[in-house]
Amino acid sequence: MNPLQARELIIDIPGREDGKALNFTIEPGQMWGVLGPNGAGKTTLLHTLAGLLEPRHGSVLLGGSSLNEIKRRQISRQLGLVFQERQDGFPATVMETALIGRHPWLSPWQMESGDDERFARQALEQLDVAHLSDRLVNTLSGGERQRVAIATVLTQAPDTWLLDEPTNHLDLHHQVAVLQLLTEQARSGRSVFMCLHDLNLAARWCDHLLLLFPNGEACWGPAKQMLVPAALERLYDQELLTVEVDGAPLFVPKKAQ
Ligand SMILES: Nc1ncnc2c1ncn2[C@@H]1O[C@H](COP(=O)(O)OP(=O)(O)OP(=O)(O)O)[C@@H](O)[C@H]1O
Repeated sequence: MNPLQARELIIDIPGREDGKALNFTIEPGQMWGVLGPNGAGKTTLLHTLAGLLEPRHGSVLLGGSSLNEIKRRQISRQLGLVFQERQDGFPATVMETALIGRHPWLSPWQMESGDDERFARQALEQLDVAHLSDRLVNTLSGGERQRVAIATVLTQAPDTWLLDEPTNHLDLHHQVAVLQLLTEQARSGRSVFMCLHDLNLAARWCDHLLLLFPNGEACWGPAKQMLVPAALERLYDQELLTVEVDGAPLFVPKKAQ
């Protein structure tokens, strides 16, 4: 697998100081969480890592080569992106949407084969949306749509998953199911890099964390080293109580008196 790397990377947020250059490698088997308040730049970072936005400085490398030097088709076989917001502009069924994940693997005019359909069906089953295969995506609930988006990337089978708030719209059972699925992806030698708003889900599931501050400051490393209450309080500008449950820290916001 070709690991994704940020090298001296400054993401381009209009009007913001450069802040700290990002230098990290998302190694096979790792599960990263990106934490930060609204507007800190999490989505901008994810889109920059996917090659959809140009960095202000530095570069994003895939297997040691800059993304700019790699054909989009090659990139799409290696990187999968689950967006935070989706525009379902034209009517497509759930199955048609999941099959889009096979496009990087087909030649331009090649039709999907039975194997592709099997692959898509398995992904829809894993995300518990196979029963919706014939429904139009724009008729689904927010959580169902989110699971179809994740199934589409599962169908794509990238080495590196980039996800923007993958637990958005999901009920507790499906949040856990999705994080479990991503854990299995990482255990099988792929890598996961996701923005999360839920600090406790990140503390429980991620082995690496990147904290992104609104002024461009950042720190990253193994989750245990990053889960320092004082740093998290500064990150969110919110006082926290820390308790330990099941051998892991649990952070609870302090109520104003
Ligand atoms: N095209 C643009 N023009 C001007 N400012 C922009 C543009 N795109 C993003 N921004 C700003 O860049 C900052 C970072 O946005 P981004 O969506 O990356 O934040 P985020 O950390 O993902 O936030 P959230 O938690 O709310 O999803 C925000 O202040 C946003 O308003």
